[in-house]
Amino acid sequence: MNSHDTPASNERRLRARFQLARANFGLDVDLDLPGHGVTALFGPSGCGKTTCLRAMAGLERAQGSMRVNDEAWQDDARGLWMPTHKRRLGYVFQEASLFPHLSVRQNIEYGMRRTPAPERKVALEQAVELLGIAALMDRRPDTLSGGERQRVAIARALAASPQLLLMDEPLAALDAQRKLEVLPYLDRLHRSLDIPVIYVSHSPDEVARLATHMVLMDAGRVIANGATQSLMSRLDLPLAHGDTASALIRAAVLSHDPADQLLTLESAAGLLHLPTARPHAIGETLTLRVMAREVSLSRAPLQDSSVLNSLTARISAITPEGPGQVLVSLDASGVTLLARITSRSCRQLALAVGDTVHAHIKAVLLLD
Ligand SMILES: Nc1ncnc2c1ncn2[C@@H]1O[C@H](COP(=O)(O)OP(=O)(O)OP(=O)(O)O)[C@@H](O)[C@H]1O
Repeated sequence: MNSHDTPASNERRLRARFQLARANFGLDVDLDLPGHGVTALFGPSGCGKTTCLRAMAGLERAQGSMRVNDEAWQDDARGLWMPTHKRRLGYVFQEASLFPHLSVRQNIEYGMRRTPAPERKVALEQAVELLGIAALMDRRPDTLSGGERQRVAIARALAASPQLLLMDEPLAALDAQRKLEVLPYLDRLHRSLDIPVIYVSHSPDEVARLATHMVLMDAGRVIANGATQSLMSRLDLPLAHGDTASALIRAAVLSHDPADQLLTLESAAGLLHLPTARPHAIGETLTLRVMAREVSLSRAPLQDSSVLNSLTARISAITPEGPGQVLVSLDASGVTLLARITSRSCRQLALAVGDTVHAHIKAVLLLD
């Protein structure tokens, strides 16, 4: 259970059951999701993520039901169908679809007017501030960069005070630099607003950074549904494999050494040190990402090493990973870590499930 899945907020749920048949594709999902925070829909191209999102919005007529917290949007068994324009939702597409003849302000005000005044929970100023677009308000969309346009599109969706925000790969059309520009704003959204977000992505980096919960899809079906932290490192699931395989660790800030620009954090697995110039509040909980390729293993503790982070862990599984490599799953006091090492090292160290080893982490990424 992660920090967002607390029992008190478990009462707020999104329920979606959809069945839909196309000539070469069938969607068959039964989803029970948190009614808060960011849930990622993740899976290979063509697995049905967009179809599922469109069915949630009522843009696709799937058979089944859809419920957002205490409001039913679709229930075919009861003959209930709420058309898209009546559903209190925001939809953000890959490419921002702003009205070209309206200024940024008018685009956002248009979003706002979709919701009657008494039901507005997000003030225009709040959406503008959250997305950092105050300086753009009088500009026309065609004078904005791709990243700026996308931030305006998100602000417009928010200004309608949606009960659910659906985002379909909102960063896919942006280059790496623009992605980095928009990501922090997305991060701030779910911290500041209590609006559940369903976020379609096939980028493990985005999912790790933004989503506390995720649904893994394949060929129109759900293959796993749970906390991002546990699904990322499950060896039976695709995310734990390939170059982006990683584990997420939650850790609390203990101290920051400004001279060495080093943050010391306490996790269930032990102390971790992280180079960063940015000071953090003592006690703040951060999410760290440890890539499997950055973890090496030894039988004995390392001596005179430059590696800052070494944890003691028990091997819980070893699985072949491509030619000449193995993936080792480790349990460090309840925290899962992954290590990708060569098959030769595995053999030479005679590693086996149940053994206790030292895991040396060469780099730790800060996701917050
Ligand atoms: N309008 C349509 N008519 C017929 N088939 C469609 C239509 N839209 C999508 N499909 C098919 O339905 C399947 C699911 O498509 P969908 O767009 O939901 O997948 P996706 O997981 O979002 O893919 P991607 O990551 O590439 O966007 C695919 O096989 C696709 O070719």
